[in-house]
Amino acid sequence: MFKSDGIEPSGQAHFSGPASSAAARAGKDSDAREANHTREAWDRVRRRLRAEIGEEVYSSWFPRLELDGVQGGIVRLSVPTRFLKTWIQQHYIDRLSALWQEEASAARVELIVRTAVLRAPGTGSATIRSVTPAVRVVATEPAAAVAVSANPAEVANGSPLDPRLTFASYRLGESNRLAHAAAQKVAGAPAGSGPVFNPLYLHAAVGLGKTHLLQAIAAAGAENGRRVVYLTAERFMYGFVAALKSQSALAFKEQLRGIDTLVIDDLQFLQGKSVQQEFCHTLNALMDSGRQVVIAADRPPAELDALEERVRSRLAGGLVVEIAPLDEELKLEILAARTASLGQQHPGFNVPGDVLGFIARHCGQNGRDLDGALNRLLAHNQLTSRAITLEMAETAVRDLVRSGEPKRVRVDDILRIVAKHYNVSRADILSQRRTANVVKPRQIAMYLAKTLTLRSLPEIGRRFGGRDHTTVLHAVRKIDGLVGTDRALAEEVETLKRLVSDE
Ligand SMILES: Nc1ncnc2c1ncn2[C@@H]1O[C@H](COP(=O)(O)OP(=O)(O)OP(=O)(O)O)[C@@H](O)[C@H]1O
Repeated sequence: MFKSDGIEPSGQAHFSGPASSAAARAGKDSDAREANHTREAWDRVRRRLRAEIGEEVYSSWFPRLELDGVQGGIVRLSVPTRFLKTWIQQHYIDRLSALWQEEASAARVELIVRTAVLRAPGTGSATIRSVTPAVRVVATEPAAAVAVSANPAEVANGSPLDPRLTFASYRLGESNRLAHAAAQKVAGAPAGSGPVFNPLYLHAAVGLGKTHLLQAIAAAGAENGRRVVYLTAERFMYGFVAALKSQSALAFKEQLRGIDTLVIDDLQFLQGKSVQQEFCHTLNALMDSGRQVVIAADRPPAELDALEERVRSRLAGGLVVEIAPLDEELKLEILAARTASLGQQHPGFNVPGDVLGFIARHCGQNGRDLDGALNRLLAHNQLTSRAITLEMAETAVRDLVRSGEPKRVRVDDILRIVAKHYNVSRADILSQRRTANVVKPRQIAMYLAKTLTLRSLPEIGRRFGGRDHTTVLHAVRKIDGLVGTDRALAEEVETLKRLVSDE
């Protein structure tokens, strides 16, 4: 449990030089300890949430939820889009608040959007800072590169670009070579020339560099004299809805259609029938008139279930390229480049090769995890003035190592813990007996096996005395439903989850 504030809130992080007195040193140590407590609590909250809602739901909504800071018992979490904020606020804020309350006695959880903010280098993965002015998209005529405006028609001017996300800072490996080559080809096409691959559709799991490549295309395309608009799907969505409300939809469409290249990020978030229709018209109008369209999403077109079939097939009709997970070599390249850039902002910051190797091997699978680990090292280095060694790194990124490699839960452990908790035998759970004192633990154990392990329903059925998968499905649905209505049962299940996960 943490009692006092942990990480500093957004924009207020400060790192001074080496402490000149024991008191200052003690203060820094205590800051670092608090920061550690907060991160550990955050790690536990995430693990519990993931275990409760299941991997699939978790990976749809939560990988980009980040801890922004804790102050006065108020936990600030941030997400990159307004859409995600609304969704999490509507569906999960109570659960998040309860988990924070239990794990760290937090009084309240606040959710904010970190759009138009850049990660402040060196402030730890948990801290962000506003950047002014936001870099506006890119158009060849200076008059078109207007400032942010509340006018919905001007949404078509695009979402903010991060000036650091360029081709020059993008590292190449086997996993992204094709995506990078296609992106460069699109960005390098002379102004006014026809499209290269239409649309270019990039997809990859979280944090593998889609946004980086898309923004690089937008920046380089503009430098190359093309009129480029970069939009997140969310901005497209809200822009269109706002334009409809203010009856300037025509202007919005006209603006979008008056460009050479439309770049849309995070397409998986595009929702709503009228928005989809408009997206489809825009896509068709642009492509039919020979404009380039570039799209990124977290899955291939065929798996964008919320989209209509004709939109999916249009998207699949160009070049679809997957960015595969980063291999160790590429992780090392990204880490080295990031360290060098951090070193420029924080003279003296240097990370030995063995530490970079440790991070590449143990601290997660994507670029964001790597950034987080390096920022953590920088924060520890600046707060405690300790040199970065392998030993120091192991402590500083301990929780990231754990979350990078979630512990595997075994069905055997679930059976043993549930049996003990309900005072029945393992054999009872696996038997065909149908008395209430056995049925309940059996169904809960099946539910836990489904939510805490990656085993399929038939596999779970086999492990539970050779039952059919429909029996398992029935049990999972039943407990899932009860957890939503029966508070006492929900608490029991929660306790069991914790016991199993802590095993
Ligand atoms: N090949 C790479 N070279 C350099 N940096 C990279 C590379 N791949 C990822 N990164 C860095 O990793 C971080 C996450 O990347 P990015 O935001 O582009 O991922 P994403 O695929 O768009 O994720 P999401 O699905 O969450 O939007 C960024 O800081 C990015 O610069």
